[in-house]
Amino acid sequence: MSRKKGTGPMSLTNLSGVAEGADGDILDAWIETLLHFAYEGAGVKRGRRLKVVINPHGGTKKGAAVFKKTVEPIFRSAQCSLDVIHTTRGGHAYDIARTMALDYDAIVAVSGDGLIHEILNGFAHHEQPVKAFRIPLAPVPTGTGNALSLNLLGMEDGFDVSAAALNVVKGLPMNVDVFSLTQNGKRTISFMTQATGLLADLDIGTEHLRWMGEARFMYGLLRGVLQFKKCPVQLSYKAVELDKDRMFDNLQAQRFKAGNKNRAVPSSPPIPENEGNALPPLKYRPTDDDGWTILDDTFVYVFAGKGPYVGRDMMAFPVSLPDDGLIDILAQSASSRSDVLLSLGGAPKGEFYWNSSIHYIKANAYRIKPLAPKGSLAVDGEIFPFEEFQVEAHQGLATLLSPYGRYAAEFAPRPKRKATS
Ligand SMILES: Nc1ncnc2c1ncn2[C@@H]1O[C@H](COP(=O)(O)OP(=O)(O)OP(=O)(O)O)[C@@H](O)[C@H]1O
Repeated sequence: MSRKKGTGPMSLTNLSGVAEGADGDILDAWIETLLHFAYEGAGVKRGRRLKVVINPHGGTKKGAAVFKKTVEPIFRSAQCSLDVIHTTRGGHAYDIARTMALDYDAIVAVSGDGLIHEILNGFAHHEQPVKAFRIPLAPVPTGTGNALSLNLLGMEDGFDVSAAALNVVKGLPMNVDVFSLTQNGKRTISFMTQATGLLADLDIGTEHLRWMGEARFMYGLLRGVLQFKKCPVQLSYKAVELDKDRMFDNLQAQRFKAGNKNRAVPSSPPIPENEGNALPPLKYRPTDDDGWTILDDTFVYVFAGKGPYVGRDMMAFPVSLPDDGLIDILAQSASSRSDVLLSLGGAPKGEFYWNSSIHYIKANAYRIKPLAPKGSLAVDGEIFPFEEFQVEAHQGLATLLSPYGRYAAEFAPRPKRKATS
């Protein structure tokens, strides 16, 4: 078992040595002390009980083999007890999560983001939804889209299945907001993104190019910019923050706080909005307009979500925070092709955030009304009908395992303006 030396708080190392002439009891006591520091000393229970859900068909279809070769040996060495299920069809992970016993220390998804979406929706329909959402969820990235893993582990480790396995063994629970999306009276849990316009076409219009892997998204982006189709929607929201510099300062403050937290004393998770056994009720109705703002502009895309990375090529929501109870909304003005191209140039590091043709809003809720019969909508990467919908955030409802207690992405400050002579 080996893994490149990590820069994070966790790395996998095989240590061996000879204890010459040591008494067996003393050795046992030494081992026990070491394990105590490694686990209880870091606030982690030893030998976690894990529900493992593997999608053998995700990404390049290597999930089952990767689990067996790399992930399972790490879990076994850490004396975790495993209850492993391979999904046999779309929707299987939803059913597993909806009916599962709630006495696991974590649920592990050996998959991409699609299975995470299914599991969280399964929890929402569990007979004890709030308790189900308390079970920490941890991804092992074997899908095409592995944004959640990138957000938890960072760019360097986000696609490293050993790092993800270590997070399962030793990560600490981190509360995270999820969203309710309502459309035609139907409520869906979204944990990652809702996309309309160019960014939805990326997911929907490039399905036949799956063989390209991640390059498919860059191809779709360039194609979309060339076509320069407008996104026929009206965007309205219940805004909390509109100032990009203040959002950046708040991100820095929250990261500083998370960095100074003593991992040995995990903070007690915030009380969810709803202590009872039902999902939190919706706060906003589709007819509410008190305190709502309509953004008067024409867009190329409107993109909203949680978590900085939406893929390796795009840090869409650089100032997103796991449990601020807010949704980050990004809307690209249809000002000019060059503006769109310029802003996408800085997408991997989130630099487009500072571009003035990008609206960036933190809100409690938002609403999209189509202004034309045809268009695209993708929710957590899945195709949805292009019809009116509304989204609101539920603060800290779900739980993830995290090595850092915050998102791992690094986002740079506003670039200094070049002096003009
Ligand atoms: N055994 C199966 N056969 C076919 N599809 C499945 C199976 N198990 C799960 N699925 C479906 O596979 C989809 C993709 O899952 P996953 O999260 O692993 O990867 P992804 O990155 O989201 O997508 P993909 O890798 O397929 O592009 C899910 O929507 C799920 O419904």
